Amino acid sequence: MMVIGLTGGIGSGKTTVAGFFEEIGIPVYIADDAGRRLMNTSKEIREAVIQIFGEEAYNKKLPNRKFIASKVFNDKGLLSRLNQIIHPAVERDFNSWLSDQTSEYVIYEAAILYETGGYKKCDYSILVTAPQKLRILRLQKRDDSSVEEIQERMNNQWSDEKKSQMADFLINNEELAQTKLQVEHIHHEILKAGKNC
Ligand SMILES: CC(C)(COP(=O)(O)OP(=O)(O)OC[C@H]1O[C@@H](n2cnc3c(N)ncnc32)[C@H](O)[C@@H]1O)[C@@H](O)C(=O)NCCC(=O)NCCS
Ligand SMILES: Nc1ncnc2c1ncn2[C@@H]1O[C@H](COP(=O)(O)OP(=O)(O)OP(=O)(O)O)[C@@H](O)[C@H]1O
Repeated sequence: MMVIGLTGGIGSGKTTVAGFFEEIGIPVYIADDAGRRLMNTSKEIREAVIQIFGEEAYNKKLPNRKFIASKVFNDKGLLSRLNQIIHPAVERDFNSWLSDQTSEYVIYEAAILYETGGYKKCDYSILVTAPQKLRILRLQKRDDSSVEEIQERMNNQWSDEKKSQMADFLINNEELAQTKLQVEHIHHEILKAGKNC
């Protein structure tokens, strides 16, 4: 079964795009959601995170995400240590999920796919882009994040220019109806490519 990586910078609209693939009937795995679930449920992850960030990193048994975010997004060394705890656990969880799927392909949505090398395990990858100003406006509307907090996360992600050189498909997500058409086109291209394998 083909695995199609789906990525994009913060606020680009990758979860929105993933929703369009789901509407077509394609199973979608969202790494951000899995990371969140595993941080909430895994004792090993909780212990490892507390070892790095101290007791304040968890409140009872739930992670203090704002506190952890305030530490990692302006310290690349700490972010890398956190990634090293979460990413292998997400990979195991994804492989177990994948073994239950029966469709022609699945979508693996991850915020950082090229940065981690995760794209190498995908048959193809899709990059969702949108102008940076628009992404910031969307995030301000959706979350209570400040421009500085958004910018810090962007600083820990590769630029669209760099990522677009590695992507097999690009989706420009400005106008939703156009985005949906691009998803439908890529879906047909993926099915064609699968038949030629
Ligand atoms: C630091 C944490 C606790 C902050 O949680 P929070 O709820 O504020 O953010 P959330 O996880 O929903 O991510 C929102 C967005 O932040 C950006 N982001 C998250 N993790 C990273 C990262 N490791 N590198 C760069 N950007 C990131 C992405 O654009 C992502 O879509 C959390 O992001 C985290 O544990 N990150 C490290 C693990 C990771 O990479 N998770 C994502 C994929 S598995
Ligand atoms: N084309 C669009 N037009 C208007 N609003 C949009 C569009 N695409 C996404 N949005 C909105 O912008 C916000 C960010 O989109 P979404 O959550 O899909 O992005 P994301 O890349 O998954 O974000 P994150 O990096 O935080 O996980 C959401 O509130 C979403 O509803």
